[in-house]
Amino acid sequence: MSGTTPSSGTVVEVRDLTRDFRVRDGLKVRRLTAVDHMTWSIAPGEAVGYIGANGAGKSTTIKMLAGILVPSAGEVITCGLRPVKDRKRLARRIGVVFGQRSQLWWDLPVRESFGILAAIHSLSRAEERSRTDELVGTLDMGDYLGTPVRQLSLGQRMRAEVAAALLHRPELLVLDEPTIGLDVLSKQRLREFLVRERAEHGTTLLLTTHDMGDVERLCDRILVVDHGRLAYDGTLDGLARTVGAERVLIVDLAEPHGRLVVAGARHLRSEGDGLRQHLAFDPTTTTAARVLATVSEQAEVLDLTITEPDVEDVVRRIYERASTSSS
Ligand SMILES: Nc1ncnc2c1ncn2[C@@H]1O[C@H](COP(=O)(O)OP(=O)(O)OP(=O)(O)O)[C@@H](O)[C@H]1O
Repeated sequence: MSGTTPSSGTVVEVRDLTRDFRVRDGLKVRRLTAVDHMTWSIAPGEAVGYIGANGAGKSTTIKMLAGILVPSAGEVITCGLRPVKDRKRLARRIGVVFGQRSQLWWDLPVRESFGILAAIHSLSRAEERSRTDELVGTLDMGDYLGTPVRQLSLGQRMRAEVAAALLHRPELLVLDEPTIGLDVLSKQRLREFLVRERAEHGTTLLLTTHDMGDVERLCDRILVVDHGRLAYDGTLDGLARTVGAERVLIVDLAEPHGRLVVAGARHLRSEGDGLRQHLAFDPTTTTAARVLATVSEQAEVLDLTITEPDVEDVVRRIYERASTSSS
């Protein structure tokens, strides 16, 4: 296969993808490498979280794979197409939602924006009607279809944005910070919808987010980007293992008890005369059941809770690791 032929079986393929910007630094102009020789690919049907600290290079990558920005070096193939060269054809195959930027017509009712987008995508009347009805139903937008976009709440607008991006049934949906600023209920609604959309239509998802709830609920794979480079590619569990994240077993005991000593676990703290004790353990070397069995030999356990590694903490650790190894 030649170096420019897209591999079959990928929806997005980036190879040595690089993007530089010229930025002013006082009186000088310097080169900033926002995306630095990145190589990865996404298979059909995957749901990938693209995460990283502010300024890591996420939006720049997304813009290149959507054809909005030209790479400085390397290449990107999206849905088998060259995004900048084939931008029009690509627009029929992907849907893009930028949380901060609208693709809807501000002064028009939502319904009319959908009508215009359906015309742009050359949907037939029947296709437009059936897909609009489906999206309006599942996203619960019936009450505000006649409302101008500028009068919508942020939660309502985001649902309309996602519907607009999905009207033409794209095979890839790219979401840049889809839940930013949304309240808990709106986030939950949107996530449930995306899970369903993916299950029913096999849509591939790629999303950038700072909200680890999005990653936990939506993504089966995560790519961590740090200073324009790929710092991790794998599952969330795998990431927790990579950085040695611990689980915590919290036990409520029948009687006050001194500090529990359990092989393979670390006593974190005791509360209420030792009635409640917190024990941290590494899930790759022992199990909650084993830790509990040892506790039960020492005291009567009334209740227990196991906490998963905190995702924010796991991601913070991978950034720290990446910055130590690059310094
Ligand atoms: N048009 C531009 N001109 C100059 N520098 C830019 C431009 N766009 C992005 N950058 C710089 O490139 C780097 C990566 O930016 P990018 O927006 O891709 O990061 P990000 O990971 O999406 O960040 P955030 O989470 O804050 O949105 C940053 O240092 C940013 O300042």
